[in-house]
Amino acid sequence: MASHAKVYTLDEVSTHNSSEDCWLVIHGKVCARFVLPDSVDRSSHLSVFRGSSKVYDVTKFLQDHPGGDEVLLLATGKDATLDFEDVGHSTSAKASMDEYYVGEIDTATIPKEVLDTPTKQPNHTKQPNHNPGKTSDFIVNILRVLVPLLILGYAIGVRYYSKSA
Ligand code: HEM
Repeated sequence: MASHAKVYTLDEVSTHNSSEDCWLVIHGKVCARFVLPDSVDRSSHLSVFRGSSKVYDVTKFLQDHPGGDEVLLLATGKDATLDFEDVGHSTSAKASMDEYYVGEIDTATIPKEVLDTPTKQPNHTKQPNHNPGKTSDFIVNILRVLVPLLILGYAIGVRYYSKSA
């Protein structure tokens, strides 16, 4: 299918970025997941994806996408391969992509920073974060109660012992 496929630039694909018209750029047949340490230059490894990313019109799929339409809309206008792979889509999800295939992307039109930036997930898909500010607030509140109680206890103790002496 790729030999006669229409080739789009990222600018062209980026215009399809609404819930009425939503196109994505994703590598078509990702078989392996590349987990790269931070020390590795990701751009050189991401060239694996360059030259073979495909364009998908997922407009009709938006409402049925198990991950929601919001994540798909957030993944427009860029190479969404990393976002797609990060989720760990099943083999059947990957197989169903063919249904939405509309052409190839001219990968020379994808700037490195667009290629290399995973989309921030919307709030409902985020894991709860550790919040150091909240922890220190909690300690301060405990101390606010504990310190006056200690002073009161000390005062009562002094009074009791001075009376009995
Ligand atoms: C043509 C493109 C896509 C297709 C056909 C597709 C299909 C699917 C399917 C079938 C599932 C159910 C789980 C599975 O079988 O793996 C799923 C889940 C999901 N997808 Fe996609 N997806 C596409 C693109 C994307 C993109 C670009 C993102 C971007 C972040 C995304 C995010 C998610 C999320 C967050 C879930 C939910 C995972 C969970 O709750 O475990 N998908 N997708």
